[in-house]
Amino acid sequence: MTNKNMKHDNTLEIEGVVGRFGGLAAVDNVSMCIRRGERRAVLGPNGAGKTTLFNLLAGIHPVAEGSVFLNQCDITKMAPNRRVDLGLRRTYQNAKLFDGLTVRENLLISQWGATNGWTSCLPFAQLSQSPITEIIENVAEQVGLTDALSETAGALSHGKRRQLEIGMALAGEPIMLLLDEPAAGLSPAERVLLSNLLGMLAREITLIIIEHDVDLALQYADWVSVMHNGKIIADGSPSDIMDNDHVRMIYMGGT
Ligand SMILES: Nc1ncnc2c1ncn2[C@@H]1O[C@H](COP(=O)(O)OP(=O)(O)OP(=O)(O)O)[C@@H](O)[C@H]1O
Repeated sequence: MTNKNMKHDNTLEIEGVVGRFGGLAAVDNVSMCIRRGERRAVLGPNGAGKTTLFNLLAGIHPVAEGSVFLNQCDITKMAPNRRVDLGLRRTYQNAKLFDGLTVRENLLISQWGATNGWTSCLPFAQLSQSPITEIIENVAEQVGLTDALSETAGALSHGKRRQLEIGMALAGEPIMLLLDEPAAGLSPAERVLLSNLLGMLAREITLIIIEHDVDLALQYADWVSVMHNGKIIADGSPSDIMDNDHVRMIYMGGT
């Protein structure tokens, strides 16, 4: 696919992408078009290739075949930090936080990195003394952590750690967020909070969310892609996916 073929409302175009581990095609000829502002859920059983797909999109794992365009820019071979500069952020199955620092400091570092480049150093005095910026105040409110700004990240509950990780991604003012199982390990109450939080994110931010919890994914997704053995085996609206026999079979343990 050439840039000329890009549809203007697509933030991300993935064309025939393959990601390998030796002889295993963990992501096997995957194509997707994600519209600006879309909430796309990526479902699939363990080992389907979902996290590998995110690693290909974030530049953490090399694309063996195919192309990826972000806002019409070919990012297929681009370094991860340059993708961040273009507004792409991802979260991980296990939240990656600075556990010894406060919530405020974690958000500040993230904002600093996005504004000044990830290879620049944030002076320690600036980290501990700088006033709360408007962005950090807004982000903390968005992710429900205003009252926890002075708490140490390492002491937060699992749910709040998830909220902080999403906050850190938001502090860099992303255009696209890749969220890897944000609801994993959350209590039912924390899930509701997270679901509300995702529902309230600005529509300018495009979301791709890996989810195991089909019900949760179907609540907020505009469109759902289901992966199995590295391939997209179903793609459709939440109701299409709920009615798809192949998807049901996979989730009931079939092949
Ligand atoms: N570092 C690695 N080295 C070799 N094989 C890997 C590696 N990471 C993943 N794989 C394999 O690639 C395939 C896809 O794994 P991946 O983690 O992308 O799946 P997933 O859908 O994210 O699964 P889960 O829901 O369990 O996280 C699996 O067969 C897995 O064993």
